Amino acid sequence: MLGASRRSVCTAAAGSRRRAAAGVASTVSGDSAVTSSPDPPRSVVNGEPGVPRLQKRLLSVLAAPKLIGTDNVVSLKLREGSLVGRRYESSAAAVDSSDTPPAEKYEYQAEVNRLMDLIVHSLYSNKEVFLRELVSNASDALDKLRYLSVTDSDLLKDGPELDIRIQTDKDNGTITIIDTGIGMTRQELVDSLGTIASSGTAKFLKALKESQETSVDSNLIGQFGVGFYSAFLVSDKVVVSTKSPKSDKQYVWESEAESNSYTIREETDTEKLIPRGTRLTLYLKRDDKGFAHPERIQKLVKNYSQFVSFPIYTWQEKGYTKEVEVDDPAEAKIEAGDETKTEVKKKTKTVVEKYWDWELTNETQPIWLRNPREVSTDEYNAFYKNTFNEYMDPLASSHFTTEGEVEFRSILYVPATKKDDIPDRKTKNIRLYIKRVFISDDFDGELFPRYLSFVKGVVDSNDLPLNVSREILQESRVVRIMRKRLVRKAFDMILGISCSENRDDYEKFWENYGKFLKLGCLEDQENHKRIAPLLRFFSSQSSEELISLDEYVENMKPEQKDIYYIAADSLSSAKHAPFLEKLNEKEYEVLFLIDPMDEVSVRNLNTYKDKRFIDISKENLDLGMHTKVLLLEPPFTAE
Ligand SMILES: Nc1ncnc2c1ncn2[C@@H]1O[C@H](COP(=O)(O)OP(=O)(O)OP(=O)(O)O)[C@@H](O)[C@H]1O
Repeated sequence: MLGASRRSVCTAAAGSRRRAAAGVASTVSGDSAVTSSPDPPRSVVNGEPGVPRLQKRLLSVLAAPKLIGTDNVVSLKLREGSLVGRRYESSAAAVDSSDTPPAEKYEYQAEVNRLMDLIVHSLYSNKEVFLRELVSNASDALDKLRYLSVTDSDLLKDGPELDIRIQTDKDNGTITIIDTGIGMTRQELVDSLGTIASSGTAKFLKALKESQETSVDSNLIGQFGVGFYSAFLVSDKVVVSTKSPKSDKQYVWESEAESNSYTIREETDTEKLIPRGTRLTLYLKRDDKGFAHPERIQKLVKNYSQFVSFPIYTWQEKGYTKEVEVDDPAEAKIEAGDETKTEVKKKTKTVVEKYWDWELTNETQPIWLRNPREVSTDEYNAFYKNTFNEYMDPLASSHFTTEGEVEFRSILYVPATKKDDIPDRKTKNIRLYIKRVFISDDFDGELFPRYLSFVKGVVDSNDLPLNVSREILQESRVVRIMRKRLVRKAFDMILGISCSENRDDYEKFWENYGKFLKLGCLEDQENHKRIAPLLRFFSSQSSEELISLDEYVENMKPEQKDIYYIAADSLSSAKHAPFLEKLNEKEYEVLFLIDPMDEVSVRNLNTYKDKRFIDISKENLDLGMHTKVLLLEPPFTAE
């Protein structure tokens, strides 16, 4: 087993430092971007906590909505091409003489039912992830609004604040999460909270089956685009009251954990109207009421949602000190000139006055704008897990700024989780921000080549227009430069893993993403120089441990000119290849290409460090000078 004793040949690119399971600032220049985190909107006015207007409005709507009875089946409605659920209408409403519009009852899509059943009955560990999922939905809704408001400032006219507020009521066992985001129309409620757009559940079920753990981790839930339903991990009932700027009306969606239906009605109680956004109320299960403690929620926000780029306020009990009078009359001195007047000297004591108020609970400056020297590995990892719904720490990360022709900041990650297939579509791995505004995660194909689609990250640029479209991206010179730099940084990061003292790290990487790099040999000639050192193969002298091409070259005999390989369908057939003997005699190492993509890759590379790849099974095998001469002579020429 020669590989184990080989000296690792590693030439890390300048400016790139390795961070195994950690974040490293690979290049840092000019920490010029400055952001200001908003102060909590509260102020103490005249000894009383002052509450701004919008906040007052939000506070006034925290009460639970009333339930309206629903039973009568009316009709089955289909939205264009997709089943959106059965619609029922309220018989109670039909006889109700009040002005309250009827609540309509809908059946969940079958997939949602299966998912709900699973959530309610099978997921017990790590239930606290529900908060992360719901806050992440609130943040997405704010992102959407902020993005749209760039071209339509009217969208903000009902309230400029973009924030998330979480209030707990431990007496009643409720948690309320309010965002001032894009909200949902009635149809969007049906589409979003009654159906699952992708095959989220199927994938989720598959992952559960594959999970070896006896107690299934709820953490899995966020990865399958079904985060909203995690509310039912801890709730008997969930009420979503939401107002989209597209609609004049506010709607209330309501469902119970054990039910296979939900209702939607219009919000008519003026006390409960919100200007814009979504208010989600969780009625906690008996055993989960502990989540309704303000300190617990604060801790969860700090743990899981620290890097949400909108302010998250939690409702906390506070205290301030004030002087109050005490009943302890003491004769004061009689003032000169007024013999008759006595004055009671007022005694005071300091007391703590308690009140409740919103407290900013997260860090609102985006992590990528911070100075990398001040960001800890744990923070990079937490940001990664929060942002990309990952549950394992990344294998490596790189935080960098580029300046000059094009300026942007980025943090890239190499995940530690396995990816099965090379995707043929966009993978939403790169989140593009322009001037801190989240634009889209649908542009990664423009920013990264397909074969690097496993790399995840955020990119924030000041040099692109906020109304950027795919067409603009495709045409843009700025994007071409960004892409080039991002790709280079991604390779530096991967090279960093390959240089790790712990060989296991790269073995893991190779097992997960080796085939992606092989695809790179076919698709990206320009980067052959970067890809080739990252490839790994078994060989005639190392059939148990993979070797790099650098290791091969180092092990070449002085007179050896080429890199030899044999393509076979397994290690054992490679080992027994008839052509091998001759090379073994000369102690020339032969690469075993046992993956169908191996041979295509090396053929595309053609050479490595000026050495040709030679297939030893081909006729006229040239084993260097000596053989060449012999080949010219009749007994050795090909027949
Ligand atoms: N607070 C909210 N404001 C506006 N829309 C929301 C809100 N919460 C959920 N939604 C809508 O409900 C949909 C379903 O949410 P869900 O969390 O199940 O999946 P997702 O957000 O699409 O995927 P993921 O959870 O992986 O981000 C969202 O795509 C969004 O359209």
